[in-house]
Amino acid sequence: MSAILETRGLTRTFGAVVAAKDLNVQITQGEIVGVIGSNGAGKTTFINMVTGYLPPSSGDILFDGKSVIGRQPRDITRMGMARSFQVAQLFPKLTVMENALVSLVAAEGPRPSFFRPLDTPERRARADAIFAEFGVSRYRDALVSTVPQGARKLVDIAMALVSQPRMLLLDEPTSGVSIEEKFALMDTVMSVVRQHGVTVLFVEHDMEIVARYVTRIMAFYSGEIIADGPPREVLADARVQELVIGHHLDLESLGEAA
Ligand SMILES: Nc1ncnc2c1ncn2[C@@H]1O[C@H](COP(=O)(O)OP(=O)(O)OP(=O)(O)O)[C@@H](O)[C@H]1O
Repeated sequence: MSAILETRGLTRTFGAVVAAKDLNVQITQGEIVGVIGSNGAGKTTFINMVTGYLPPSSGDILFDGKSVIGRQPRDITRMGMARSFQVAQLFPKLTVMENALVSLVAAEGPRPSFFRPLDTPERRARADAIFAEFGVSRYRDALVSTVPQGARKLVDIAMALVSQPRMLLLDEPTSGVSIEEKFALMDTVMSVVRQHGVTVLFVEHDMEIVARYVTRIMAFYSGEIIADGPPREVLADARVQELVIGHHLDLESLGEAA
């Protein structure tokens, strides 16, 4: 199967620091990939390059076979790659529905006008369908700033999916979520993305979440990927335990890996 995302020799330096070193990655449609690594390992640099926020020093990035080098983040979004990061830029003084309409128009292309209004029954229906899948319909007319913390995460991720991207990048989806709520949140998110066949790449520090929900782990250390494969294999790797996790990991205590 051909890769939905591929990087070839992807490299980024900041002065003497090599934040990404010759990264050659292939991700296939439908994979759920966890990106792990200690602070400064290069996870954000990788995600920023892939989504167009940071130009690489060298190398190529292909999304669906097309190079995204030199494209603006919004163009890459329109190609079908959504990022949860963008939802941090939601308008707090607009309602959840209004934000969804803006997200949809932004993903579609040219700005709305008198002849091309933002608020259409088709867009509302699309937004309502995704709110229902995430169980957040009751917040559709609430201002984003008033949505309770737990539901806000779901609203954020629903918003990234409203434009029906083929790939979704999430930055620590469970950060700030209570231990009691984190599995319920991930169960909902993963059930929706699987139903839509969306490929997911997410940065996560919580090994319980990684072990339970991903089909593949890429472990970063010092700008390189030191292990890449099925969760159990990568988490059992001695270098990963030493350099990424920082201690011996009892795999049994993490529960069933995907
Ligand atoms: N804008 C920048 N200017 C200079 N150095 C940078 C910049 N961005 C990242 N770096 C350096 O590149 C390396 C990789 O950083 P990056 O933020 O990608 O790591 P990370 O794995 O995302 O870490 P964290 O988990 O702390 O977010 C680090 O040494 C960092 O200091």
